[in-house]
Amino acid sequence: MEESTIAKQNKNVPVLPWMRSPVDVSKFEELKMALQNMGFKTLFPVQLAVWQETIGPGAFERDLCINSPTGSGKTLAYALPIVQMLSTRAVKHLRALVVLPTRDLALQVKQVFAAIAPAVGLSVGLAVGQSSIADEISELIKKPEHEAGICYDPQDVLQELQSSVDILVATPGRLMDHITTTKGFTLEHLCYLVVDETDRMLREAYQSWLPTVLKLTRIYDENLMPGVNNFLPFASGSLKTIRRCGVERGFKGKSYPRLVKMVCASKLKPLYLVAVLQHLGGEKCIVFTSSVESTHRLCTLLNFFGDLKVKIKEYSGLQRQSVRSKTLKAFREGEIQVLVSSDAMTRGMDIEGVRNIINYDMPAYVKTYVHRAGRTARAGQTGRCITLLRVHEVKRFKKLLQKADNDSCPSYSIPSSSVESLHPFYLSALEKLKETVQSETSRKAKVGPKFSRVSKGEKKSLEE
Ligand SMILES: Nc1ncnc2c1ncn2[C@@H]1O[C@H](COP(=O)(O)OP(=O)(O)OP(=O)(O)O)[C@@H](O)[C@H]1O
Repeated sequence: MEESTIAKQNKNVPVLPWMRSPVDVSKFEELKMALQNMGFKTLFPVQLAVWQETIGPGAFERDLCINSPTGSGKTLAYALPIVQMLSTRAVKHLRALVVLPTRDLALQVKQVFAAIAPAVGLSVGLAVGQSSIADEISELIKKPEHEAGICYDPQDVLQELQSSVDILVATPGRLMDHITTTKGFTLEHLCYLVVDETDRMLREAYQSWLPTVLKLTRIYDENLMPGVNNFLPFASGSLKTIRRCGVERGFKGKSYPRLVKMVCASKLKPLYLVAVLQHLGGEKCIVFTSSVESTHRLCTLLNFFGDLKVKIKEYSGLQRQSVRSKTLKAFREGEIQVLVSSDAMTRGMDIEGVRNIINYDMPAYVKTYVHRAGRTARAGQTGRCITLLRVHEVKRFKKLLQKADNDSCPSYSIPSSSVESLHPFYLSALEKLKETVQSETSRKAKVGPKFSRVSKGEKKSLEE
């Protein structure tokens, strides 16, 4: 074979090891169309593996713990078998519960279920506190239709309340609200429980939601109530996925294409960041900082730089949900090119086309590094992860990389002329930032201690 042909073929080989053996999904008739509508022609390895353990020979005989690299398709890995199994159900009951730590992640997972479940006649609900509890209840619980004017025993009415959804995606807080107060909300028919982002879910107690759910499902299991879970042979086995935040494997001994470090003087960090952003020429980026306060400060500063030819927005837990959703939509659609965020908000977030991750603040732990880096190069796409380091951080960063099976990574060089030319803009942006911070601080002082989280952070040096 000619060298050029071989080179061409090699170019087509997927970079990531887990993508090298795709599976033809045409045999899964029921969901085939839905998957094709999503533009998916093959299953990813983790999806095939879970399918084998559930619908395939494994036949849901045991609980599952799924651990695979970020961006490898874990959501669909559990969504597909659940939807496939429930597709034969006759009566609508809440049979699958997926719990995630944040509202944004829950919305994302709900979208995946919503893309495939209707194809087999299933409905998906969301309990995340996005709307009022009354609105949520009316979405989740179907009231009996009684003739007007006839009086019924409340107990009968209660028994007639039924779930409007087969699958519920929830955050722990709202789930607990429904468990404790919503009439007609029951877990007695639950067959599948997915604990997504498990390490985080188990580290934080979240009102003891897990013991509560397990206790409630066990009560019904133990009592073997007639009619409960009896439509499927595997009904008592719940499905759990555990996302351990371990190190991405599979790159040992090979160059790691997505890793770039950059060293700069600490006071000039924002300058270097701007130079990098300009260098990336409008490619979609997420810039990670260490806290909501520095997210706010950095984003404000960047926007004072004048015309950077990229739209930069903050994405933070201090913002209202509606603001965050709007920002995320604009980022997905490419109207915003740079999102500045801290870790809590973006974990597990799936946004197509993020080409670059920039660690403005170095991550403290390797797992944080992996989660951040995992926002790019998803589903076999390419991407890079750039870390801005102060000189004294280099040694620690190298150690952190070794924990991720990486011995080295290239330095990213920016011509000094591009950094120097930005200096005057930086000085004037800093001045404007100081004024903004001062006016924000005095405004918040008038409002009261509610905003103490922001003002505390703002006491830090602005140039930091
Ligand atoms: N079979 C498939 N074919 C093509 N693309 C897919 C397939 N399955 C999933 N994807 C895409 O891959 C991306 C990553 O999927 P997903 O968010 O489920 O990854 P993940 O493993 O949960 O990542 P993380 O650990 O970071 O949460 C998504 O954009 C999804 O649409």
